[in-house]
This record gives sequence, C-alpha cells and structure tokens, in this order.
Amino acid sequence: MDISFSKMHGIGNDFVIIDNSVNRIQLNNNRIAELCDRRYGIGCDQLIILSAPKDKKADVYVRFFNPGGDEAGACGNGSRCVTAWLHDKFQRKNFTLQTSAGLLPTEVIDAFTVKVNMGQPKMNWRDIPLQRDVDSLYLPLSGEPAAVSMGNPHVTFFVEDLSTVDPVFCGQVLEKDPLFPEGANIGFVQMLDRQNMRVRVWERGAGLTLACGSGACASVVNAVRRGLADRYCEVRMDGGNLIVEWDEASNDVLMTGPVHFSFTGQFNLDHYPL
Ligand SMILES: N[C@@H](CCC[C@H](N)C(=O)O)C(=O)O
Repeated sequence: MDISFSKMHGIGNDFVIIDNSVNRIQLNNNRIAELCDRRYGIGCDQLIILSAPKDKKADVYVRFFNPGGDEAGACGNGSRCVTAWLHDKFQRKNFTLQTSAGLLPTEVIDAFTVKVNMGQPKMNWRDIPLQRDVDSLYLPLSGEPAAVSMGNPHVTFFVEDLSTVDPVFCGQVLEKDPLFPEGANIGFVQMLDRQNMRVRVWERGAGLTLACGSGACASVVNAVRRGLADRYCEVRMDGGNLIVEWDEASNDVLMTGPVHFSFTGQFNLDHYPL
C-alpha cells in the first residue's frame, strides 16, 4: 500500500507528516524508527500523524512521535508546520490543533510564517513531571537548571558562553536523569540581553536538533522566572530564530516563526513491516 506524506521543517527542525484520516497507517516503535531514520527511511526529527479530531472545537488531532517511537505531548515547530499544511489544504488562516497537551490555537501570518499558542506553562513538579517535590526554578542538579512543562518536559541551563557547552555530551546523560521520570528535553541558554538569547536543545528521544519550538518557549519562560528576560524575546537557535511572547494577561506562551514545505512523496508500507 502506498502512503502519501509531506516533508516540512521549521527552522531546520524537520518532520514527516502523514494524514491518517486518509491513510490509516498502523504504528509501532519499529515502524516509526525506520520512517524517521535518515538512511533506512525518509528521515526526520519527529513523525507527525494527523487524524480526525475528537473535540468538535478542533480542526485536526495531532500526534507527535520521536524517532525512538515515544510519543511527545507537544512539538512547537511541528505545530507550526501542521498549521501551514492545513492552510495549504483549506486556505484558512486560523486553526485549532487538538494535541495530548490540549487545544492549541494557531494562526498563519503569511505563507512562510506561523504563530502557535502553546498554552500555559506548568511549573509544579507533578505536572512537569519531576520524580519528587523540588523547586522547579532551581533543580538539585549541578548547574542548578530550571524546569517547566510546555506540554512536554523541559530543563533549562543558563550558561555564560554557549560555545563552551557540549549539548550532546551533557544532554544524552541528563535526558535520562532519575529526576525526570518521563525523560526531559535539555536546553542550554546564553542570554545576550533581556530580549535576545542563544539556545541549543538536546531533544528527548531525538538528540540535538537545529531548533526546538517548545524548547524556545521553555527557555523564555524560565528566563523570565529567573528575572533574566522580558516577556517578549527573540530566540536564536542553530537553524534560525523564533519570536516567543509569554503573555502576562492570559499566561499563554505564543511562538512565531518560519515554516517550509520541503517535498511530498509516497512510501510503500510493505517495506516498513510492523
Ligand atoms: N521539536 C519539538 C519537540 C519534539 C518533542 C520532544 N523531543 C519531546 O520528546 O518532548 C518542538 O519543536 O517543540
């Protein structure tokens, strides 16, 4: 059976998007891993599966899978790409995505720019989740990082000079620290001034990516909580820049940035056995 897919990216964070209301593909960890593999499959940081929403207020139900097969509650860049995909199909500007982290309103600003409302950050240890009741603003780990959930768990290290940090070396160990029962995305942030920061993220289940949207949001939230940043920031990552605003009135985190269609294609499901 041939399955259609779209390949997209948001500042280098890349995705394979499959419309499962049409395809009805069954998934398990092996199949996800092979589809995401850059040599054996199509290749991407996350596989995104779209299907009919269960909530009437939503336009689509969106599930995000890391290359290892684990499902992630949130994916900021993926949500922006799905919005551009919907815009291409329905020629509308506003959508509501149903994700396991809740309903996310999104808006197409122009053909290459999408804004997503990532919802309210969660700082309580049970919500992130952390393994025990500790102060999420200063975790009891070397470097005292901060933690927050943007629908998925994020840990933020504030460093003086990002060029002295090896995110691969540190990230792969910290992702699995016992303090994070569901693992964590590990971000490293260098503040440039109160409205600009450099960020690199080791993504849980995916490794070092060129950009991480939820990681950008977590970086701004944690920087504001620490008194290091204003609520409106430009976040500079290896693949490009995002604008993140933590709205004071609603407590919602809004993220705006570029999206790109790379190509569409088909793969034969028989070559990817369950
Ligand atoms: N690339 C994403 C985050 C994807 C999920 C993450 N690896 C996790 O496991 O939580 C983004 O843009 O937010």
